[in-house]
Amino acid sequence: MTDSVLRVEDLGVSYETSEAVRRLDFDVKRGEFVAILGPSGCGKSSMLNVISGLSAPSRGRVWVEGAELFTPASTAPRLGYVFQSHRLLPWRTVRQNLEIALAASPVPKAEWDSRIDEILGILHIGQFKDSWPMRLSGGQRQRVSIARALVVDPSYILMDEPLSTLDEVTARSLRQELTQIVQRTGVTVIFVTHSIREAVFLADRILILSRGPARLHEDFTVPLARPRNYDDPRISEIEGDIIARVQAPWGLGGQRDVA
Ligand SMILES: Nc1ncnc2c1ncn2[C@@H]1O[C@H](COP(=O)(O)OP(=O)(O)OP(=O)(O)O)[C@@H](O)[C@H]1O
Repeated sequence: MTDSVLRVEDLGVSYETSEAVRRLDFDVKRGEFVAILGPSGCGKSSMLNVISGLSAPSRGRVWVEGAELFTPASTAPRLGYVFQSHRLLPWRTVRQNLEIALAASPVPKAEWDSRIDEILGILHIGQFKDSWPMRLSGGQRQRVSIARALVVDPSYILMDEPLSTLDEVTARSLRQELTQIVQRTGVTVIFVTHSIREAVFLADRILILSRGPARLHEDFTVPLARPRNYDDPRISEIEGDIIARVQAPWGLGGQRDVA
């Protein structure tokens, strides 16, 4: 038994006429922040569908907390999701949106109130507990969506480009906050992004995928201590280094067309 929260072995996803993921092997350790980078259409969503337990792979095996998914005895893993759009129910308050997630989790009802207060406090949105999502700014809604993912005490949180629709000032402050949340809660995060700079700032490790079908091009450990500063010139250096390395495998042809 290792401290792997997620283990993926020889994972492949094929559709009727195409292959989206080919022979992926990786693992994610407890408390790690792992970013996933890959060119558009390479197969990231296909891979996410498998590691979130939503759809079975065409080949290979997946374990969450040591329990294998997609066997007759498997139960759904306890995960948190944060998507590009917040996906909050507009006719439910912030608290009720979190309660819906809790109702689908094994967290005992007696703990709901204290968990909700704690998580909203960590995200600095306690004052919006009884607000309607429509009354919140885009950044505040995305904070609620992060709170909803955290409140169920997940094995890991899957974040699929969660900051890409926010303005840069809001995205910057949320990135900074995300690093603090991770530090305070020790949560494990798998974070899909198209921004190499964002991945370098946030992640302990970056899994760089190839063009489709997605294969693991490189398992890159970010050589920076924490806390990090988004304007640190070393982040630009590492970003430039990664861009240079993915140019050929991503077929960028010298274009800097990734954020
Ligand atoms: N349900 C499906 N049936 C058939 N082909 C599919 C299906 N889902 C995805 N594909 C194909 O698999 C390949 C990978 O798609 P996928 O959505 O996994 O990529 P992605 O990396 O998430 O893309 P993006 O970065 O644009 O979100 C694409 O060629 C896509 O057309």
